[in-house]
Amino acid sequence: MIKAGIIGATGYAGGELVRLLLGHKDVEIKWYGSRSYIDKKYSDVYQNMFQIVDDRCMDDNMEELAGQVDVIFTATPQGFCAGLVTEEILSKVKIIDLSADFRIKDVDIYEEWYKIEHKSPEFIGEAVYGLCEINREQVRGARLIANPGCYPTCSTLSVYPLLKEGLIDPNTIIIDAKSGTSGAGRGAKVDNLYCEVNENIKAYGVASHRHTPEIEEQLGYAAGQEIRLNFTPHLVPMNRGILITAYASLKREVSYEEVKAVYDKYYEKEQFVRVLEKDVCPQTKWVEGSNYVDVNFKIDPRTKRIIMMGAMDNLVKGAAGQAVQNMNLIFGLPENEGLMQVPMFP
Ligand SMILES: NC(=O)C1=CN([C@@H]2O[C@H](COP(=O)(O)OP(=O)(O)OC[C@H]3O[C@@H](n4cnc5c(N)ncnc54)[C@H](OP(=O)(O)O)[C@@H]3O)[C@@H](O)[C@H]2O)C=CC1
Ligand SMILES: CC(=O)N[C@@H](CCC(=O)OP(=O)(O)O)C(=O)O
Repeated sequence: MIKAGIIGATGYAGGELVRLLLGHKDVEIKWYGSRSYIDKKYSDVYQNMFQIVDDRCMDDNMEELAGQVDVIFTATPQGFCAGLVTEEILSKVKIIDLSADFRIKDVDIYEEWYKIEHKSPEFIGEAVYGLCEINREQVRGARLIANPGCYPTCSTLSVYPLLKEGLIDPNTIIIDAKSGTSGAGRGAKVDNLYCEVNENIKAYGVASHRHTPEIEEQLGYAAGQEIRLNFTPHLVPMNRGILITAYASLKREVSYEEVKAVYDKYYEKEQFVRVLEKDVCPQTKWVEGSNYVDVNFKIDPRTKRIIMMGAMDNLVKGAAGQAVQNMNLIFGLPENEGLMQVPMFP
């Protein structure tokens, strides 16, 4: 049995990790970490866990936890993991960090976009960006995983094949994204109140969202050159789900069959990336509660552009599901263990 500790188990991403790990046959959750609910029963924080989880919440002492478990998930605010990780901790335990602390390789870019000082830049080089479909081999040997951001996961997987195959002009990419409100976490914020979100849709972080450099870095690796792109997220009145619509100029004329073959080349063998059939546009409902990312594309010969689309559940493939996928790879388990949830509908 793999012993797991979750720091930030009382947040939305941590809560989803609890749900997934309770259904994982090779994992036992040993530590439900919290800052505000120490000693409270976890099922008092989340009543859906009544008679399922009897444990009480513990503190967020990573050093103590490292001696008791095989893997620590940090589903905590930006800066938390980087502030605590040490060589001694990493010599004892694997860390899968759901925050952005180790996602961006250039510490100056991280500090510029996140407006916080990085407390352990010495581990950035070692951390593996845990986008399993692309970095599978590096994930297997990792001690420290930077679990990708929700928007970057959906955006990168949707655009990656066409950049890698040189079919689109890297400097013409525009990504329009929508997210359900759970993406903003459980903390109380006026912007996320029912009356602010219900029957409403709004852009935010325009030309300044912190996921922009993460997406640029990952797509830059695919293109083999630096990329600058526009990324505009929107908050939509639903609980879960991310939908991205990306636009780019084609470098030359292409057929549907040619582009489809490119997507199939990268994803045919990927269990969690579904390339939809011709003219079918991804929908968040089709992936809700599951680890799937649905992708598709449409060529617009009139504008010589291509529209790439992706949908996934921000809390599953965008956070907890991807974290479990990384854990499975690190511990040599089948990659889909504990991740076979069928999408719920309606
Ligand atoms: N929500 C999402 O869709 C996604 C989230 N993530 C990332 O996962 C992480 C958690 O996000 P999310 O679950 O949404 O956030 P929440 O606000 O819902 O949860 C935050 C968690 O961190 C704990 N916490 C808060 N402040 C501190 C602190 N100063 N030190 C230690 N623990 C603290 C909270 O504990 P308590 O409340 O008990 O005090 C809570 O368990 C973030 O880094 C986020 O960027 C990544 C991908 C998607
Ligand atoms: C709707 C909403 O507010 N979404 C969050 C992103 C989700 C998240 O938690 O960010 P990471 O994926 O980097 O961890 C935001 O825009 O900041």
